[in-house]
Amino acid sequence: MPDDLTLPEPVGSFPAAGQPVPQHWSRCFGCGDQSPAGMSMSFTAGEGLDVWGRLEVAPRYQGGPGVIHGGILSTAFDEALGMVCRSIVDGPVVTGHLEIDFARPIPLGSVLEFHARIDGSIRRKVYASAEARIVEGPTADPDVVVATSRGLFLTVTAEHFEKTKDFVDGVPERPFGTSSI
Ligand SMILES: CCCCCCCCCCCCCC(=O)SCCNC(=O)CCNC(=O)[C@H](O)C(C)(C)COP(=O)(O)OP(=O)(O)OC[C@H]1O[C@@H](n2cnc3c(N)ncnc32)[C@H](O)[C@@H]1OP(=O)(O)O
Repeated sequence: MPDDLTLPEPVGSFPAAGQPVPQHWSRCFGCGDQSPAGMSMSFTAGEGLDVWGRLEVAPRYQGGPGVIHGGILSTAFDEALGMVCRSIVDGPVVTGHLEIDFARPIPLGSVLEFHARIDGSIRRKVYASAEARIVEGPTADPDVVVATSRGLFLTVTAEHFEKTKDFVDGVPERPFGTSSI
C-alpha cells in the first residue's frame, strides 16, 4: 500500500450510520435482489468509512465437504470491499487486485459478518480491507476472525462498461443514478 494515501470525507450519497447500503445493481451476483442464483448479501453503513455485510452460507456454496468454497468467500469479500468504496466514491469502481487469507474453515449453514473499511485513496486508487466472523451457526464465535481480505479498487467512468453492455443479463437499472451499468 502506498504511504501517501489520504482518507477523504464521506460522499453525501452514502447512507447514515446504521442505515442499509443499497444494492449497487439488482442483477449483481453478490448483492442483487434480481439475481436468483446469487448470494443476496446485505450491507449496513458503519460509523465512519466502513460497512457491515452479511452472508448466509447456503449449501450450494460448498467447496470441501461441509465447508464454504474459497471462491465464494472471495466473492463475498470483493462485494464487501467494493461496497465500502461507495463511502468515498459517488460512481462506479472495479476491482484491480484482491487478496484473501483463509484462517478457519467456515461450515455451511453459517452466517458470516463482514466488516470492511477504507484504508486510503490516491488518484483513482482506493485501498480497502475487511475481515469476516461467523456470527450464527455451528461454530459461531464473534470474537474469532475466520478470514481477512485486502483489495485495490479503481474508479471508472460509465464508458468502462460500453464494450460489455450488449452482454448484460437482464434490464440494466440505475437505482441511484450512478449505477455502474
Ligand atoms: C452506486 C454506484 C455504483 C458503484 C458500484 C460500486 C460497488 C461495487 C461492488 C462490486 C464488487 C465487485 C467488483 C468487481 O468484481 S469488478 C469486476 C472485476 N474487475 C474487473 O473487471 C477490472 C478489470 N481491469 C480493468 O478494467 C483495468 O485493469 C482497471 C480499470 C482496473 C485499471 O485499468 P486503467 O487503464 O483504468 O488504469 P491504469 O492501468 O492506468 O492504472 C491506474 C492506477 O492503478 C494501478 N493499478 C491498476 N491495476 C492494478 C493492479 N492490479 N495492482 C496494482 N495497481 C494497479 C496502476 O499502477 C495505476 O497506479 P498509479 O499510476 O495511479 O499510481
